[in-house]
Amino acid sequence: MTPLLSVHGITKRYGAHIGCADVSFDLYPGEVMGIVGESGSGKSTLLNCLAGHLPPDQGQVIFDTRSDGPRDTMQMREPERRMLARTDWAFVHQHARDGLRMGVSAGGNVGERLMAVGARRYGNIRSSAETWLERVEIDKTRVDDRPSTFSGGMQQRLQIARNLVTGPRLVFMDEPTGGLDVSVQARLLDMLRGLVRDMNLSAIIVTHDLAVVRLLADRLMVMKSGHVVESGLTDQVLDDPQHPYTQLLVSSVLQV
Ligand SMILES: Nc1ncnc2c1ncn2[C@@H]1O[C@H](COP(=O)(O)OP(=O)(O)OP(=O)(O)O)[C@@H](O)[C@H]1O
Repeated sequence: MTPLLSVHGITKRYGAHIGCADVSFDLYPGEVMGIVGESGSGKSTLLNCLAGHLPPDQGQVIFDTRSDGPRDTMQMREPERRMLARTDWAFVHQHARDGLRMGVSAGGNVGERLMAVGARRYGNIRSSAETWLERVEIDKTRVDDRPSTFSGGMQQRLQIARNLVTGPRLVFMDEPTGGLDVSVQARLLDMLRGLVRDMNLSAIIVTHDLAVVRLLADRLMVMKSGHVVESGLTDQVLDDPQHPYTQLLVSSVLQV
């Protein structure tokens, strides 16, 4: 099987300081990869390099495109990469405000994504938006309300609807449950797990919360000071960590 995403030797420096160093992995269709590590370990730098938000100094990010097969996304022209970001890719930010348009209604937030990929009929766009609101457990009577009138959990679910309505194949998530109350996190995680499974999504999830990867990720990479120190199947890594840093990470959670 061809990997959906093939990452080779991604390195990003900030001056003399290492953001992330020589990261490589393959991600297959329907697979979820978790990236964990303490603050400053390089998770966001790596995610932003993979998603094309930050140019790496070295390395390749090869994506298996629908039309032309595997392509190096760094070599793509900007319009091509923008199209990819609108169609096959999605990016869920930690703060819903960074991923939503706060001055536009909930339905508009979802519908404008459909318009960006060519949908034109108002009736269809509105009914798709309503369907997606219900799918993320937001009452469709809220379709004309602005996200600023929503709770934090609802805003995050709306951001997810906006991202998934176009049927992407790869979703990047940066601390998707960060900053939410524990009970709200649990509900969101449950919903995300259902959507990932139902849509056969591939995803890369950055988090410092091991419970999030335990629930969502098939595989795990542990980062420390910009380097991947351990990787493998999630249960294997968490139940039998080999690297002293992973052992520390796991045990510090167990002590909580
Ligand atoms: N714009 C920048 N300029 C200089 N150094 C940076 C910049 N962004 C990140 N860094 C440094 O690169 C390293 C990796 O940071 P990064 O934000 O990727 O880590 P992280 O694991 O995502 O942390 P957090 O969980 O706090 O977001 C850190 O040492 C950080 O200080």
